[in-house]
Amino acid sequence: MEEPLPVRPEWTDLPDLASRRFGGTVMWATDELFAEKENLVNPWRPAHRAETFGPKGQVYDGWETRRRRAPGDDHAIVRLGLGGVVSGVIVDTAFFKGNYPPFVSVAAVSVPGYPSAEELRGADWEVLVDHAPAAGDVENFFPVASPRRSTHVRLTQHPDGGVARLRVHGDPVPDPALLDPRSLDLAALENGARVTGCSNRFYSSPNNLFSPGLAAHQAEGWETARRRDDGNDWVTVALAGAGLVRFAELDTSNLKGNAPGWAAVSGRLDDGEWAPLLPRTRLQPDTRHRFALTEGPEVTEARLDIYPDGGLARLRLHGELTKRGHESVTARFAETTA
Ligand SMILES: NC(=O)NC(NC(N)=O)C(=O)[O-]
Repeated sequence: MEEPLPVRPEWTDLPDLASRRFGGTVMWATDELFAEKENLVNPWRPAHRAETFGPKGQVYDGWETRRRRAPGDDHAIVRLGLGGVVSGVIVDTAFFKGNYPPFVSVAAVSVPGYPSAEELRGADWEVLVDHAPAAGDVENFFPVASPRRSTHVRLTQHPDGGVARLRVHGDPVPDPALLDPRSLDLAALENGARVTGCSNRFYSSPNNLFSPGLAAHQAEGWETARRRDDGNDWVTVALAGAGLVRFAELDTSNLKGNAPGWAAVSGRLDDGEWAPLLPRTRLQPDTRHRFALTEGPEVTEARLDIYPDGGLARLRLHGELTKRGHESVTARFAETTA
């Protein structure tokens, strides 16, 4: 009998706010003698080669502290790449088998501006995961129910050990003071957009479509499995707020043998109907296509259809927030920051 596939909690589909891809960084740790704290936020999966010894011991892909000989615990402070509301954290102890922490805690805080690690150490931390038992060589999933926007998190290993990755999944909440409502990418996660549906996530997450910068290689975009039916693949995204889309960028960079043949973009109106923004258009492989759109209606959500399958590196929908859209962005920040 085949082993059933492990079921991942739904919140793991949300973007990892701590990821280095968004600019997350590990600012400080009590110790990192065996393995560097920076590995905690690497976006790729942890790897391991047994019996690879450096001058300090076995080489691990993660953050590993020495065996404590004094009372206390080890801590690391992470500045999130995107401030947001956290729905769950993964403490991934991949390959840490005899040296994982038996218990972990995660706390979060919201501090405006650019606090130093020293300033953060004295902050008023909200506990998200309290002294929870952790297992070795596995992703430890911890759902979180905090309505507040967080900017930094603190991981504690009780008392010491190694963690390969810390993933902090949630919804980005942008600071409206730092957005220009007259000109922005309405589909960017960092502006508060959110993936609402997707036909196929086989090779990579649709969140990648709406991530900052260019995709360095195929795995940094969204790629679907080969379809063997008559349908087509698609993604829907709730925009940063209600807005007008003026330009679309459909980037097939790095998709050479698997770029879609055609794509279309539509926008959702208040009555729930979909209006075309970009009609079905032929695409070239490995190309940043830019399209100026004809003056369209106010939309709150966008849908990308690709024909028949493949993927895209990025989808950018440049435009402006309407008054209503800007008000909703401002309200969300106020509600989650108060
Ligand atoms: N063999 C080990 O992994 N030992 C330990 N860690 C490293 N990195 O060597 C340890 O005891 O914590």
